[in-house]
Amino acid sequence: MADVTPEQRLGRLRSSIDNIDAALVHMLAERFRCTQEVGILKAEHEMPASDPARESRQIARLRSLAEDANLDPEFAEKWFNFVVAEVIHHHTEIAAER
Ligand SMILES: O=C(O)C(=O)C[C@]1(C(=O)O)C=C[C@@H](O)C=C1
Repeated sequence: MADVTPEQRLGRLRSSIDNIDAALVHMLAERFRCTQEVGILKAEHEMPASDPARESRQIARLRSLAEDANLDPEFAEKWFNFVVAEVIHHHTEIAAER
């Protein structure tokens, strides 16, 4: 790789980062599409917006996956809680609109 300049290496790495960011956006959009349906189902059947027991199981699973993948489990949990807070906000709005 002696003929590759630092600028070229940076450009290649940034290109991969851009692909990964695009994949993350698409995966998040898909997740929110699913949770939108969950929100409608829950509102239709007067089920609570949040399910703390389910969240505990998800967090335990994600922390274990993060450890195996060499990702900080604290970060994985923070990311999950951030996403779920938004989902619960959406669920609450859907229920209020009915
Ligand atoms: O599985 C559910 O019951 C959901 O509403 C989805 C979800 C999630 O985003 O994963 C969100 C809120 C709940 O507290 C648990 C999980």
